[in-house]
Amino acid sequence: MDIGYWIGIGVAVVAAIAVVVFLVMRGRKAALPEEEPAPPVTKTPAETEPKTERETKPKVKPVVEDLDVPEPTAGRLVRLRARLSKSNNSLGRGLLTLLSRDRLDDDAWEEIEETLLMADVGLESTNRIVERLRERVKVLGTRTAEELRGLLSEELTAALDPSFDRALNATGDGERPAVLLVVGVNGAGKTTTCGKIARVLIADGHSVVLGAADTFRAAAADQLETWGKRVGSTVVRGPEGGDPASVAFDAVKTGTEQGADSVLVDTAGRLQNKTGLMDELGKVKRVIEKQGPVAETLLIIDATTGQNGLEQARVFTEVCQVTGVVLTKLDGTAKGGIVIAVQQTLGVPVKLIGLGEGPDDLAPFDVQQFVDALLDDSRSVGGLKRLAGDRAGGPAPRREHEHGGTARRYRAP
Ligand SMILES: Nc1nc2c(ncn2[C@@H]2O[C@H](COP(=O)(O)OP(=O)(O)OP(=O)(O)O)[C@@H](O)[C@H]2O)c(=O)[nH]1
Repeated sequence: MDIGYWIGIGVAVVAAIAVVVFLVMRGRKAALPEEEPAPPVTKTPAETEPKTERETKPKVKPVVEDLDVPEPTAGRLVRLRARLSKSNNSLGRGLLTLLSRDRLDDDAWEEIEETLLMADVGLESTNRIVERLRERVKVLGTRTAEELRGLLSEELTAALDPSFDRALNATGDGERPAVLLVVGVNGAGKTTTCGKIARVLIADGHSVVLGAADTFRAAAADQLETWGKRVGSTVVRGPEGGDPASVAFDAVKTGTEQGADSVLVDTAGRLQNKTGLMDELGKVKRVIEKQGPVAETLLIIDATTGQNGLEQARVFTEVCQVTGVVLTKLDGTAKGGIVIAVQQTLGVPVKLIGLGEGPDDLAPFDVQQFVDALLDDSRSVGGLKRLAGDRAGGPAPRREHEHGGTARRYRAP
């Protein structure tokens, strides 16, 4: 036989073996279970369950989707306005009713003065408001309801000094974050306000680091951590009873490293007459300043403490240069006049007001909206109309506000 015959036989045998091996391998592969993808480093509960069940269950949301979305800050005071007018309507109603008396004699003016004092406006501002109102009412002669409202609105607005810069200095210079130091007496609402401010800043698109320099009350750091978690802010805390200045320093350092826009430093409540505690506050501020200036020192004042709170506040302004006041719990007092007294006594603008315990119950303070809320109680307008309508020669126009903005329009009923 020739060599070609044997080569042909060899090729046929190799081809047959190759076909057999291929078929065997394919059969084995088909018998193996389907290959599972590599498990993730951290498992979510859904991934630990059998595949069929997993497929029917909704996927676990990533943590970032669980974060709160704080309410936009624009129009907040408008939203909270009902609360403000409700808590303050006795002042607005009282003043408007008194002013609309037939005869504004000395007794009537005394009552107006008392109403202002009772609403915590403070002696100096009360005297000024009454003096100016008296003069202007005299010059005016006959008074229509709307004229009286206008006069009162102008005087209250002037007493609140609209020229103050109330913008929060809360965003850094691009290199360093803005540091906001939050101070005040016990229970004024510092920790709550820190959390609320963080939400305000985040709502406006900024990133925030929180520093729990209240090492005195362990619950305060936990409280701040809860606020931080809800909006995704880093919270820097230290050991209980540790040095608050060192926590503040670390918070600013972390904020700088993370490229945050703002660092909010919560401090322990302290009484103004405790020298050691007040010195400690000075130290916190000095230690922060090793890394850069403090952009804002916010003094938290509980509006319900009235004139007492003012005395305490004055000492804080001496220890650390307070740049703005946050007046909390305005929803719980009928004495809205405290805003006037705070600014008059401390010479510092009220920048924010707290109007409830809810996370977004903090609003930028706006003079005109505040005065409007004070005087815009329908009952007071109604009362005024009844009292002064005839003399005024017609009903008073009704004032309306558009929701969600500051635009106002007036229309006759
Ligand atoms: N109604 C109302 N309650 C408020 C407001 N702000 C704070 N609070 C409440 O006031 C209480 C005290 O608030 P905190 O934030 O713990 O006060 P703090 O100043 O940090 O307290 P200390 O650390 O003990 O000095 C809490 O029950 C808050 O919910 C507000 O604007 N309105």
